[in-house]
Amino acid sequence: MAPGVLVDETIDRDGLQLEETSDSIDNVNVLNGQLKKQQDWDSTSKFDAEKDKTQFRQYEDACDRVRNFYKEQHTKQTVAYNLKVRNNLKFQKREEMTIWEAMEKLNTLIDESDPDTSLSQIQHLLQSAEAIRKDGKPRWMQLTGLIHDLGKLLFFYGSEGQWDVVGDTFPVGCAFDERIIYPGSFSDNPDIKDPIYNTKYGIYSPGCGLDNIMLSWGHDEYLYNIVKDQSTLPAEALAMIRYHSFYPWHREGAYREFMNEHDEKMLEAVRAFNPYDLYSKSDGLPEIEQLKPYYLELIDEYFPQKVIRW
Ligand SMILES: O[C@H]1[C@H](O)[C@@H](O)[C@H](O)[C@@H](O)[C@H]1O
Ligand SMILES: [Fe+2]
Ligand SMILES: [Fe+2]
Repeated sequence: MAPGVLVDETIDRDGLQLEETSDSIDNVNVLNGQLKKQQDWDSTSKFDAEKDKTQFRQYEDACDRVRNFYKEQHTKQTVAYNLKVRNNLKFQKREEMTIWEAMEKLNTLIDESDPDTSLSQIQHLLQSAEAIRKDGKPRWMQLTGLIHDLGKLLFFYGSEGQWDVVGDTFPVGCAFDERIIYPGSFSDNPDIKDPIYNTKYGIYSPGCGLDNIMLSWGHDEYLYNIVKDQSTLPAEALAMIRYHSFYPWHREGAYREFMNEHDEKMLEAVRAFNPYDLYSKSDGLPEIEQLKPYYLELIDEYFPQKVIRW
């Protein structure tokens, strides 16, 4: 099903929202008695009408840079590595910077895993945010677009390369699903020889909730933790950040057996966000200086303390 057309069980036959479904600003309208057809982050996006979506994420035709990236990532993302990196982070000295400074710092990184853009990160972030804004989506979602890849700063904070920063994510500690891109490239990952990690549920149990699954370490998980602790963004925004690279789940339908009720709701949000991340890569180049005042104000709205610990 295309993003934005997910069936919402809380919408009745006339398309009116029946009950509160999230703690986002959408519910303010519902509570004020102003019934509306859909949550304002979850209606169709401008990209739904465009036909050239098949040009994106063509990994079979991708260059060696992308293939080599995934071979390395799929070999090195093990349970042991994931435990180690999460533990190390607790003892790391954190740099302090505003969101905008972080965007500028990140600008020197060109993502090796991405077959669809060679633009700088600040341009990608502004393209995503602008596409969300132009579609009339809520302010918190525009900000989510603006910051969603800032976790790539991890590259400057003790990463071992790009393989533990960028690229799609997948769970470790259970069998690698065939719906992950280049599924054959896990052949040298030691976890495939582990008698527990290499089973369907591995160290997890069905319905345990994605919160309890260890996703391969990278920019999503890193930024999620920062934004959760240091912003007032709603749960949907946190999910959009945390799971935006989890394509095997939000696009391919894998790992659904681990979901709980909360994850069902979050999946809708992540899917609503995805087109703005992926398809805005073909939009025109944003005018950085011209857009800056608008976004500085938006950042202040949800990051009250301004200076962020990275
Ligand atoms: O190459 C891209 C890029 O690294 C994105 O930031 C990430 O979110 C995607 O999942 C990945 O495929
Ligand atoms: Fe990303
Ligand atoms: Fe992105």
